[in-house]
Amino acid sequence: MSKLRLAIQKNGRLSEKSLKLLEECGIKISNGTRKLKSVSSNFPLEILFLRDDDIPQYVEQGVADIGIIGLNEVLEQKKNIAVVQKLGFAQCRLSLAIPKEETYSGIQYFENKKVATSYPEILSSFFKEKNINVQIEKIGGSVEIAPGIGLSDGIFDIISTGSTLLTNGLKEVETVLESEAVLISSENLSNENQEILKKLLFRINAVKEASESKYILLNAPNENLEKIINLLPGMKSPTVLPLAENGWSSIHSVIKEDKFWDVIENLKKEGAQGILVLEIEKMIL
Ligand SMILES: Nc1ncnc2c1ncn2[C@@H]1O[C@H](COP(=O)(O)OP(=O)(O)OP(=O)(O)O)[C@@H](O)[C@H]1O
Ligand SMILES: O=P(O)(O)OC[C@H]1O[C@H](OP(=O)(O)OP(=O)(O)O)[C@H](O)[C@@H]1O
Ligand SMILES: [Mg+2]
Repeated sequence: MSKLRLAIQKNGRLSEKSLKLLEECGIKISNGTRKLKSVSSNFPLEILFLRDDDIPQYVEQGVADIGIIGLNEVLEQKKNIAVVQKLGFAQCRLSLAIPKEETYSGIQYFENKKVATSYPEILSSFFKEKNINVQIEKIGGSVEIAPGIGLSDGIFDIISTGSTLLTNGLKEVETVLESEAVLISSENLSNENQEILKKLLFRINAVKEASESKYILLNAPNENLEKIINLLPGMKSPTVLPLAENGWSSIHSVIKEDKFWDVIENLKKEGAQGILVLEIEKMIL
């Protein structure tokens, strides 16, 4: 039977979360510490542990069928591969930053300036589109140090919390790209492997949906039931059960994580009590 080959980062910011995603999908792998290849015992998947920068190339060549990698790397490398699914982790942005004491007047600031980056392709496309002439200095890492040592006027790099910028006396002035981990795929998958990928995507979506939602239980006075139900659309519609105490009902529903605090406030305004919020492990829509 055919096995789908998945390439994930061996060591780095994507490694742990990629393995966790597989685990949440119920896919067991024996991950020997120094092994570069592993096979799942309960899903037709083989895992290759590689350097993340090499993954797009291996997927393009068909050495791996699919891979997990930052969108930033996919866009930088411009390989012939398909992005099949955003994975909701390793969120970061690629931004331009300059020394904090500089006055930033707008994108024209960069005209004839030198910018250091590990992402020259993304950056040159950006400036080309804006019709701005910039000298790009490609460096492999520790980009934030470049202005301080006289290598460049500004930088273009990954930002998440902003603490690396802060410690290096820089300020973010333009965001060019929002990135997160994505699942990429070869454009030439066999029919059998396409079927396995579909099964994997089904599981990934169930895990993703669940992580973006919460299960909520609460007690509501019957006179406000309708208003409270309208605040909780749920998957189909909320479950309503009578409580032992007269005039009260118990409501069960699912809400999106990003709406959570607004909804809770409004529920309380309508007299909801005993609100419980629970994690959901898997969610099939
Ligand atoms: N600070 C961050 N916060 C969130 N995601 C990040 C952050 N830094 C990097 N990433 C994402 O994780 C991916 C892998 O980053 P990681 O630091 O492991 O490797 P790298 O920086 O590409 O390579 P190397 O470690 O060899 O310099 C990046 O391509 C990006 O998508
Ligand atoms: O905004 P922050 O939360 O400070 O994160 C941004 C930093 O994180 C990444 O570096 P990383 O720590 O991965 O080091 P690396 O240079 O070894 O990749 C990135 O290259 C930035 O330097
Ligand atoms: Mg890094």
